[in-house]
Amino acid sequence: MTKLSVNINKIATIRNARGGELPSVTEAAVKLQEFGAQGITVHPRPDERHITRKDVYDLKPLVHTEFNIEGNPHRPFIDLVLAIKPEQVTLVPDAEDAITSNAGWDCRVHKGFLQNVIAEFKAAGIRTSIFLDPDPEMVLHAQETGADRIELYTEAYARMYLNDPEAAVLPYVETAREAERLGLGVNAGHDLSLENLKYFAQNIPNLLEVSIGHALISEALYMGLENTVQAYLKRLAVW
Ligand SMILES: CC(=O)[C@@H](O)[C@H](O)COP(=O)(O)O
Ligand SMILES: NCC(=O)COP(=O)(O)O
Repeated sequence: MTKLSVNINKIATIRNARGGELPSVTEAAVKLQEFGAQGITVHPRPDERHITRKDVYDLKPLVHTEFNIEGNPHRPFIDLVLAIKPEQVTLVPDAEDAITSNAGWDCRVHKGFLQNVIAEFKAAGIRTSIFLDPDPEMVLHAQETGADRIELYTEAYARMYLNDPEAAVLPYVETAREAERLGLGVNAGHDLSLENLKYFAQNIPNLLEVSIGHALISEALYMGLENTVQAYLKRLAVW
């Protein structure tokens, strides 16, 4: 079964447009879990453009499914995650000025750094996942960091899916197979949507979790959060 973790960054984006608490990030997390979400993902960025550090503390007691915190592991992020102790931390090499995450790790170049950071999280009992481009050759280096899982960065898949779904998914299938061979779990995320999710889930072996935010929250503007979560869960029930 592939778990659906809903990324609620965009709820915070709308809230922050006016200050105040509307819409409420915590209420959204509670409702999403009631509606069937099997996890909540947040990506607190250093500029707090959406999710704030306070949000992460406020969410901790309310997330009874799986709490996944994503981010670039600079010291303040590491300390935040160690204080919260979520079920999973996903390490993403995003630049502070990037509009969104735009690349996976080069685990060959950053192996020593990742090994140290991952060892800290592991000592605290937090599962670790690292954001990776679909490149089977990078998987061995990812495994050598000590990570438990990889998260496949699916932006390229989402972009190519409409024109050529088979070609779009192929590098992801190969990367997931290599991860399976090396004993790493496989998550995926970025630009997954109601339109492209089912084909991805059908083709990726042992896909453990998808984290979806931008499209899901956008679709919920038309369909409502409950219908939208249910529609995503149906797309994941592919076997
Ligand atoms: C790690 C990742 O892929 C991202 O999708 C991310 O969590 C989204 O971040 P923004 O909501 O800031 O674009
Ligand atoms: N890890 C990916 C994620 O959490 C959501 O990405 P997106 O659906 O907002 O592109």
